[in-house]
Amino acid sequence: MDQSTLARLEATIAARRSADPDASYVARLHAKGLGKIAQKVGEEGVETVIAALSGSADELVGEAADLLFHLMVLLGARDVPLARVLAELDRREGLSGLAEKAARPRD
Ligand SMILES: N=c1c2ncn([C@@H]3O[C@H](COP(=O)(O)OP(=O)(O)OP(=O)(O)O)[C@@H](O)[C@H]3O)c2ncn1[C@@H]1O[C@H](COP(=O)(O)O)[C@@H](O)[C@H]1O
Repeated sequence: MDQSTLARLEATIAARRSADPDASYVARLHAKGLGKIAQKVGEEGVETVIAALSGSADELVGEAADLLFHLMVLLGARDVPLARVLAELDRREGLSGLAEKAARPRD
């Protein structure tokens, strides 16, 4: 998975929001509301933690994929583009670079 995988998934999730709930899991989640979507993110987070602590690497991969997917559904439900999250990570990367620079002894 790279950034384009997440961008494709974001587009698919947006397209499936208004699909038939009988045919689409994303539409089914939306029909149940924001509370249910948020709850799923929490559940998948817990399952990811359990897999990290006591599961195989394959189990951790599966749970991490479930978590990322449900987080993407949650962001979409709040109309927050993935690009905003990526931009925040970029910003923090820049901040950490500045902190490293500031901590470096002057010569
Ligand atoms: N990546 C995923 C994905 N990951 C996990 N899941 C679904 O997430 C659900 C999680 O299972 P759970 O047992 O936790 O949940 P559940 O029992 O179905 O629901 P609850 O009882 O908790 O309400 C399963 O039904 C999985 O199929 C996903 N469903 C869809 N996608 C992507 O979303 C796209 C659109 O999917 P549809 O909306 O179904 O067309 C697909 O093409 C995929 O790319």
